[in-house]
Amino acid sequence: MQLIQSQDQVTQVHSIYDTILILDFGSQYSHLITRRVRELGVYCEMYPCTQKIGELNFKPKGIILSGSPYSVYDKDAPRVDKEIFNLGIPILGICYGLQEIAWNHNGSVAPCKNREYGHAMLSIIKYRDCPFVNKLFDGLEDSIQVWMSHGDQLDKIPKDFKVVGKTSTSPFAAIAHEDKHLFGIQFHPEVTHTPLGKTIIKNFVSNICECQRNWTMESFIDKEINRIRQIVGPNGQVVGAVSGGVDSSVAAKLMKEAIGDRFHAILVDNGVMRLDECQKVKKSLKDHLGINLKVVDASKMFLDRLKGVTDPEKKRKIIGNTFIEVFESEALLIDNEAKESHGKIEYLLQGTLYPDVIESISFKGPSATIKSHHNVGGLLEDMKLKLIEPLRELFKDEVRELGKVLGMNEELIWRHPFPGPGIAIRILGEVTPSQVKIVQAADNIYIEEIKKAGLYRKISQAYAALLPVKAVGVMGDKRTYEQVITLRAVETTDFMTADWFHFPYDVLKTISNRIINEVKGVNRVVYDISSKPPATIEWE
Ligand SMILES: Nc1ncnc2c1ncn2[C@@H]1O[C@H](COP(=O)(O)OP(=O)(O)OP(=O)(O)O)[C@@H](O)[C@H]1O
Ligand SMILES: O=c1[nH]c(=O)c2[nH+]cn([C@@H]3O[C@H](COP(=O)(O)O)[C@@H](O)[C@H]3O)c2[nH]1
Ligand SMILES: NC(=O)CC[C@H](N)C(=O)O
Ligand SMILES: [Mg+2]
Repeated sequence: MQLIQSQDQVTQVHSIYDTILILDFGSQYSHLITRRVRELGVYCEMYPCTQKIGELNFKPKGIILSGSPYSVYDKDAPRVDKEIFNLGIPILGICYGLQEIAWNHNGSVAPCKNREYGHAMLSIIKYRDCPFVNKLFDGLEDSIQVWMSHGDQLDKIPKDFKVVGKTSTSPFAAIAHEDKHLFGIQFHPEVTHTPLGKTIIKNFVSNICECQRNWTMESFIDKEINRIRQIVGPNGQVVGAVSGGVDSSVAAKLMKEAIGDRFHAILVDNGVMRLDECQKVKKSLKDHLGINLKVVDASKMFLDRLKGVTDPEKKRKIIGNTFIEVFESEALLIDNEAKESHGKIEYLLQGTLYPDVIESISFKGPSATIKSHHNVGGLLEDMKLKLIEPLRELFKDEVRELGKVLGMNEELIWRHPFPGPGIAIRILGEVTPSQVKIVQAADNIYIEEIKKAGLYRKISQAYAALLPVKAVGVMGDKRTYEQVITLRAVETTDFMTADWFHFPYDVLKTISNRIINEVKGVNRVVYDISSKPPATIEWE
């Protein structure tokens, strides 16, 4: 996967912060490892396990290998680049990661008699003559509770490794190599069910890899503003894709601090925005951030191109490409009007976040991508503007923290996210102007009632979507045959996993009554009770 990003942007972060590299073998918990390391104030990035080490443009201080749905002895098992073992830096393997380390050092891995899923007690073994192998479990009692999820285990320990932990069923539940600084654990320290997992991860990144714990939002702001100034230069100009969402508002605020009026914020009305969204956002950014937002009405162009399209990935690509076209033509307009002292527009600011990137790539390559976020996988291949994405390495809660430190108001910081492809991915099937109107009206009622009930901050994201089916109903003694609105509301911190929200029934009742009564063309309202995974937050 080629990450589209300016070279300066990539290298700079790593020259400032010590970096832990996480190699993803496809475990459902891989991103949690990233979260845990960041929470400790240590910068880290996750790459597919197939990443060639020679092609990395930074030198990590340590590597963590994730778990995997595969078995190391499978014919098509994902394999790590063996070069990692020659870097001379500490490596921690978790579950499959442990098995992969053993496999690469002539250990033996085989199916266990009983698949182990859930709690286990780990007995920690310490060695007087091997101080380094003891470091992973520094400060812990002799026996700790851990969480297991595996069907294979080590049945022979590789040469020169020490057993540093065992459970009643796993004789080699934790292993370590004194000189090579390799560690493997069969359990998952990244999940909350391993209560002292955080200490283990801290021991690894801090005591073993000796990373500095300086990844804080305060330190990020100054460094980011300097970095933007360096990239853009003294005269360069930047157009910004600003939706009014948390991410792009924070990115815009940083950009404004960095280059002042050489930054041009643009909101594209793509015809699939929320009700009256564009005008509300324009006012709010002016009032709260002092940013002059230009609203470009491209709704006809977007809706024309979406005509007849029902495939979700096609919708996303069309929208992503059209966004870029609009930004490029706006950039030309600004260039033509620019003051002489100003340089040309070379850059486009986007509020891309780390989860957008993670979900648009995959350890198996692009074929296994879950969905192409419009701003990552949906970009034009021959785009002329170079991207600046100051938040590309951050998670949502980190961005909110950043917004707080930048003094942004609560309402902006706590807005529910709204995807770039907007209502187009909330109308299942073809997107038409009349369908857009139905969703806008229903969604507006839904959010109004959520706010009235004082639930807006409790819910991480809520929206209404339109299903591509019709149902029979009866209204005023007449048969109706109309469409179905589905309501979604989820609780989550990082939007990578989510639970559906437990609404009080009376709130649902009011919402349903109002939508059926007030929105023409709808005679049924249903509530979506699917968590992520296995569902996703959006329907498409
Ligand atoms: N209508 C739009 N006009 C201009 N840029 C947009 C629009 N919609 C999305 N973008 C760009 O795409 C990026 C990704 O969209 P995304 O919805 O993930 O972020 P956001 O809108 O900034 O924040 P939030 O996740 O809170 O909605 C935005 O940060 C912004 O740069
Ligand atoms: O700007 C965006 N462009 C996109 O293409 C896109 N797809 C999903 N989302 C948002 O991402 C979060 C996770 O959504 P999913 O569980 O549906 O992947 C949720 O907050 C979604 O609203 C998008 N945001
Ligand atoms: N969670 C994991 O990494 C599992 C690894 C391997 N598939 C096993 O069952 O042991
Ligand atoms: Mg948005």
